Amino acid sequence: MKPPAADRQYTHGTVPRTAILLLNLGTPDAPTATALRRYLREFLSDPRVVEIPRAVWLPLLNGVILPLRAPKSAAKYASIWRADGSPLASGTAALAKSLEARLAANGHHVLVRHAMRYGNPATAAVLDTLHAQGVTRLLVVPLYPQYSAATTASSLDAVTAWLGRARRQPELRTLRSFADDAGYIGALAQKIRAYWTEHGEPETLLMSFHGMPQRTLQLGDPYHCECQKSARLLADALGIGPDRYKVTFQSRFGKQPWLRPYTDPTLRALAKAGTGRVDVVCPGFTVDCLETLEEIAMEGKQAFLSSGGREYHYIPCLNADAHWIDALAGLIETHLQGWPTRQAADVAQGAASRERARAMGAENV
Ligand SMILES: C=CC1=C(C)c2cc3[nH]c(cc4nc(cc5[nH]c(cc1n2)c(C)c5CCC(=O)O)C(CCC(=O)O)=C4C)c(C)c3C=C
Ligand SMILES: [Fe+2]
Ligand SMILES: [Fe+2]
Repeated sequence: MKPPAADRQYTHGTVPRTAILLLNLGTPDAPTATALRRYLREFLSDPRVVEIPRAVWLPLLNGVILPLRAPKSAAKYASIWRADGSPLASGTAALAKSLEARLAANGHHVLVRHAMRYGNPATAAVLDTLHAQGVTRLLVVPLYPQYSAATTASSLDAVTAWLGRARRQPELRTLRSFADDAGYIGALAQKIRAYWTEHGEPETLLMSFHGMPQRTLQLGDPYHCECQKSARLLADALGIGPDRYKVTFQSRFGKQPWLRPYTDPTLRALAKAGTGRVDVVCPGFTVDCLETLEEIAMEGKQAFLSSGGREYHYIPCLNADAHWIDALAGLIETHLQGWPTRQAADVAQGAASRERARAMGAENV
């Protein structure tokens, strides 16, 4: 495997830099069948995502799933595509920018970048750039509040695959999940309360999380448990009892049973049982994307209203909300402890190191 190009550009005494790398799932480059084929091939070939023996799965994926799914998914993406591209891509970029500004305001001299597990900007390419910029300390922050092997572990696989090629590896820290973090729960509660102040309250709040195959729960994945915990803490923070909220799982893929209850039939059942208004929030997504803007805000609405429901509200994700940026900065600052990220310390350390090297007669400083 090829080492990163910057491995050959070592300069003695380079100021050591710290970077925070936000990782998200990834999205196609365009809402077209060709772009979808490329994106879905990379995504659905990941054995962390589809845990079926390769010899069975890959011919099925390439021969049946991609030709059928790519054009259908492209049409869905086209319905949410914006002037600046995919909402997941622009939203994740905006989050990184706001976070860098917040951490700088808090006195930290750090780079904040984002990368995607599938598609662009690719994790390896962003790590190459950070390496070339002299980053020697790396905090990896997968943007999934609840841990799952399909998302969190797979994102780290991409980072460790890059590390496996590097000669000069950075010091590495990771944030595993933040399902029960008070700042994350508080930011969600604040967002929902503000929404209700403006639009009134629903009879039922539906908390819809991305689904996972039921089998992954039996295999030991903590995802289901972390979703239930986030939901319970969020309900507590909102002061609503079990009669006012429901937890469901969306985006089922394939024929296997997934985590239950499913979002779509629950919305239909609520409407048929006489619930007039339902609000839906997706606490498992930090940035709005196809799964929230199309599947929940559009398809979910259609399911509820066509089954007799009166009013349907989708409450957007945290995206780059100020309360969330503060909370995420706080989480990150906890994980940065012990690293000299305060500007003066880091620059001074670099300068002192260069001085020592010069005194020892080192060239190339
Ligand atoms: C076996 C298939 C899938 C598993 C397991 C899975 C888990 C999973 N996914 C997310 C977050 C997102 N998924 C998104 C899109 C998406 N997911 C799947 C399949 C599985 N996901 C597919 C095929 C797609 C693509 C769209 C489609 O064709 O339906 C997205 C949105 C990306 C975007 O571009 O907007 C996100 C985000 C989580 C959190 C998760 C497990 C916990
Ligand atoms: Fe997904
Ligand atoms: Fe979906």
